[in-house]
Amino acid sequence: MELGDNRYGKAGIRLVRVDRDGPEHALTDLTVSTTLAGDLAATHLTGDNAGVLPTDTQKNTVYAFARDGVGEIEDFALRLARHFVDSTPTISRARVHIEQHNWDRLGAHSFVRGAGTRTATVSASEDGQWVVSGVSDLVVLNTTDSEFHGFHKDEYTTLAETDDRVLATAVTARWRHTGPTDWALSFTAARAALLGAFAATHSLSLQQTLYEMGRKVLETGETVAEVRLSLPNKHHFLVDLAPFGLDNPGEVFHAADRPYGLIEGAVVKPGAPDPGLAWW
Ligand SMILES: O=c1[nH]c(=O)c2[nH]c(=O)[nH]c2[nH]1
Repeated sequence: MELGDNRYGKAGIRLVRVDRDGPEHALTDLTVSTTLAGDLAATHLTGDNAGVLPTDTQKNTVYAFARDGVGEIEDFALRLARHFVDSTPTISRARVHIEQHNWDRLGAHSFVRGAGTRTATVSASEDGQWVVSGVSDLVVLNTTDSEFHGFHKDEYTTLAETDDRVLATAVTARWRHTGPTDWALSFTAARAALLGAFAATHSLSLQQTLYEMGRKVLETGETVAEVRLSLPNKHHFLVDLAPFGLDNPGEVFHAADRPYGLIEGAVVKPGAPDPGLAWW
């Protein structure tokens, strides 16, 4: 028997920071997950924990580092990942994943939860560091300009072809950078590109929409080399109102939550450098 690939860390560290400088408070609401890997054979094979930085310590580090301010989540993740690799002799790789829950401002000290979650995943090793920015749970819907027909059919196919349907999805998109950039500006541009492409594409398949969304994100920034998208097809089925003597000209839908199609893919810039540990 041999020990295989292994990693460990603290998942789901909930951190809220209030910045009270100035007349308007600022709110940062994060869920942070840390993952470490390296020379951890001893704890697995004999229970010798001398090389194990406890997950509890990892959690404490996140809160302690937040005392100095969080800033952009990419920078916060870089600080943490670098620290774990540089300060723990057994640890050769660290990944810090951050979800930033979106709060829109209501007033000087009042907020309302907004749409979509900004994400950052930083991987660090002794050789370098890799930054992936992203967004999740960005729910979008087109009431028309979506078709799906001409698909392969076999003896189990019952799906009707359509030249007009509702298209809805909850976007998870992650894009890897080749170097540092203005993270906030870059995120705003990428999010706008995703939303703009979803709205503007006359879709013949969610796959086609996915490619357009990815392509538009790549156009937003020099540093963006690759985009990975995961798009659940949130099906909207036209309800048959004929039993009630009613027609239904595309007005009344059953929004089903499962099962759902899941369309996933990557769009890569030509000549993009090797991803290294970006997706580790
Ligand atoms: O855009 C779509 N892509 C598919 O692959 C698919 N499959 C399906 O049943 N409906 C759809 N819609």
